[in-house]
Amino acid sequence: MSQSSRILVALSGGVDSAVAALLLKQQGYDVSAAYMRTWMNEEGSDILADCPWEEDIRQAKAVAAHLGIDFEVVNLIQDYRERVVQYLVDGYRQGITPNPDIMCNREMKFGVFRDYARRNGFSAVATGHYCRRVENPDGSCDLLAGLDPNKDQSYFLALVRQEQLRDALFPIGELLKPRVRKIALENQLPNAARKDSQGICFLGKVNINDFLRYYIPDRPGKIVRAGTGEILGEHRGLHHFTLGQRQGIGVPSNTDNEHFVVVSKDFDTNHLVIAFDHHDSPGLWGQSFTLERLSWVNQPVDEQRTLQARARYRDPPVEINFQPVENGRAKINFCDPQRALAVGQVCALYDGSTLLGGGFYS
Ligand SMILES: Nc1ncnc2c1ncn2[C@@H]1O[C@H](COP(=O)(O)OP(=O)(O)OP(=O)(O)O)[C@@H](O)[C@H]1O
Repeated sequence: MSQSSRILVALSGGVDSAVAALLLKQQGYDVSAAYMRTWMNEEGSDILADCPWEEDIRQAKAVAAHLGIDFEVVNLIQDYRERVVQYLVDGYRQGITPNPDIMCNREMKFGVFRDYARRNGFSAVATGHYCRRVENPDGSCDLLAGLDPNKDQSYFLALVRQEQLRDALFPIGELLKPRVRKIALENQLPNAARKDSQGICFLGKVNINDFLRYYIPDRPGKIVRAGTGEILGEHRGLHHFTLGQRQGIGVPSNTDNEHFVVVSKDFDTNHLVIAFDHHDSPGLWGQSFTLERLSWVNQPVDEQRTLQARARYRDPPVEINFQPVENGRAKINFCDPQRALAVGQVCALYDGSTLLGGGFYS
C-alpha cells in the first residue's frame, strides 16, 4: 500500500482505533474515519438502555477533530439487522449458541463497511484490532496473532477471508496495550483515559437475556436431572441456556460444593438437562468434535495435520489432530478433554501464531 493511499479507519470511540488512526496519519497516509451505526435506537431502546452509542459517536468525532481528519457516521442498521441480528435470532431459535462478534467482523467490519469504503474510493479499511497482517512473496496475506498476548483478537477474525484481508490494516497489532494507552496520552487524544469496556453497541455489549426476551418468545419446559430424568424445576425456554452454564438455572444443589450445570438441551421434549458439574458428567466434556462450514484465511488445510486450536476466545491455543472430511467439515481431536464446547461456537485454527481459519462446532 503506497503512502498516498486513502485509508478509512473504523473509529469506535475507543482508544485502540483512535491510536490506529493516529499511527496511520503519522505514517503519512491519507486518513479518514467512520463510525458504524448498527442499532436502531427506537427498535432497541429497551435492550440498549445502557448502551453508550451516542457517547461513542461524540468521542469518535472528537478524536477525528483532534487528528484533523474527516469523520462520518455510516448507517449500517439494515445490514446489521439482516446479517447479524437475524443470524443470532435464527441460531438461538434452533437452540445453538451463535457467535455475534465473529460474524460482525466478517459480515460488517470487513463486509459491508469494507464495501462502503471501496465504493467511496478508499484503498483499505483499518481497525484497532490486536492482530497482525503480513504480505507473502506470492502476494497473498496471512493473519498473525497480536503481539500482546492479553489482548490478541485474532480469534474474532477466524472467519475472515483472503480478499477481505488484502485491503485491511491493523496498525496497533505489533503493540502492547499499555503502549497504546501511552501513545494516546502523549498525543493528547481526547479519549485517552476512556475505559476499555466502553465501545460499540454490537451485541457483545448488550445483555443477551434482554435481547432474547425482545426477539424470541419464552417457551417454558421442565428442568430434568441427567440419568434419572427427575424433574427439578421449570425453565423459560431452552434458548436462554447454553451447554456448561451454571448461572441462572434456578435449581439449588442443596449439597455443599456441588453446582448444577447444563449438560444438554432436549428439543423433542423441551427439557433442559442438568447434572452436577463433574469431569464425568455426561455430555459436558469432550475430546473429539466435528467442525463444519470451515473458512480459511489463506490456503485451506486439506490433509490430516497437527494444528493448534483456540477452542474459544479466552482459551490458550492447544494442539489438535485435524482431519478434513467431505463438505467443508473436519474431525478434530484435542489432546485433553475440553469443557462445554457448544454447537454454533467457533474453533479458531492456528499454525503457531498464524491464524489459518476456523469452523463451527456441529
Ligand atoms: N461502531 C463502530 N464503528 C466503527 N468502528 C468500530 C465500531 N465498533 C468496532 N469498531 C472497530 O473494530 C475494532 C475492534 O472492535 P472492539 O469492539 O473489539 O473494540 P476495542 O478492541 O475495544 O477497540 P476500540 O478501543 O477501538 O473500541 C475497533 O478498534 C474499531 O476499529
